[in-house]
Amino acid sequence: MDTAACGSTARTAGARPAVVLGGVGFSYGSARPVLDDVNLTVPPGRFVSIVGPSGCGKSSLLHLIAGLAAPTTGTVELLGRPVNAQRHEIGYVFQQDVLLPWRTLEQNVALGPQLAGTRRAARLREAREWLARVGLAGFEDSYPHQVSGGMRRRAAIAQTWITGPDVLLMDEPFSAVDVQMRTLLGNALLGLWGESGQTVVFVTHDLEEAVSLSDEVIVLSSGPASTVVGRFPVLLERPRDLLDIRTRPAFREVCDRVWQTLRDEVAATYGEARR
Ligand SMILES: Nc1ncnc2c1ncn2[C@@H]1O[C@H](COP(=O)(O)OP(=O)(O)OP(=O)(O)O)[C@@H](O)[C@H]1O
Repeated sequence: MDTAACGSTARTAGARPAVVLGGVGFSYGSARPVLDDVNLTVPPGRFVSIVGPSGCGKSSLLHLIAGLAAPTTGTVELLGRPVNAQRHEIGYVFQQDVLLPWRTLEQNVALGPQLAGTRRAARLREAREWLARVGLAGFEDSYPHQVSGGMRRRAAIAQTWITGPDVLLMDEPFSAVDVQMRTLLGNALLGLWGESGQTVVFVTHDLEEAVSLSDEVIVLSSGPASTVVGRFPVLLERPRDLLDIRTRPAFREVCDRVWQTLRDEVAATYGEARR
């Protein structure tokens, strides 16, 4: 089964690419370029992960897709238009907790609808539904400091997803939780994604996490002037259960193929001789 088709709904049928980067270069001021000639097309409904050595520019790339930074050269398009024009179509899940400590989980998740002008009763009902979807029913009235890191991550995902973004950008969203919780959060994420048809661009340091979640893994080269050095389709069937997938030979095979490319970039970053 070609997993690329999974997660698709009417939202994606015949639609334009979700993200197109054309010849993108980027630098912070006059510093050496972080990215150079990055070309990348993400079809709608895809789950794509970006991996690469530390400091190669993964987060910078997400910033460009979000319109939080402008490319030095080239173009960034979101759903067929220049990215600056429609930031509301993007959701961004950061590595750090961004829940407001003085609001309950329910109030945190309801924040997006509140800012969009949704009436109180409706937004709280919606927030409760989203909390239930991410396994947090019963914790509506808890404050962020009263729940675990994994639960805060779930709430953060619900907080972002409730606004219905077409493109969800996730920057190492599970890096602060333990490996078992990462697996459970990954399963929860795939469940939401499978229902939604949204496009996900996911940055991670963890190659196995990238392969287990994605339709495609993109490898960025060692910096400076990073570019795309590998694109690896992941044709593992869906739905996937991340508790089981890591032992499958087909999974290991994809991980090995991606690692062949990533390994050289990691070695270059840390100054080792290339094979
Ligand atoms: N605001 C900034 N100003 C100047 N340089 C920056 C800024 N943010 C990041 N950089 C530099 O740009 C390069 C790419 O950083 P970026 O955070 O995009 O990489 P990354 O691949 O996400 O890193 P990591 O894997 O360590 O999270 C790094 O050399 C970093 O030091």
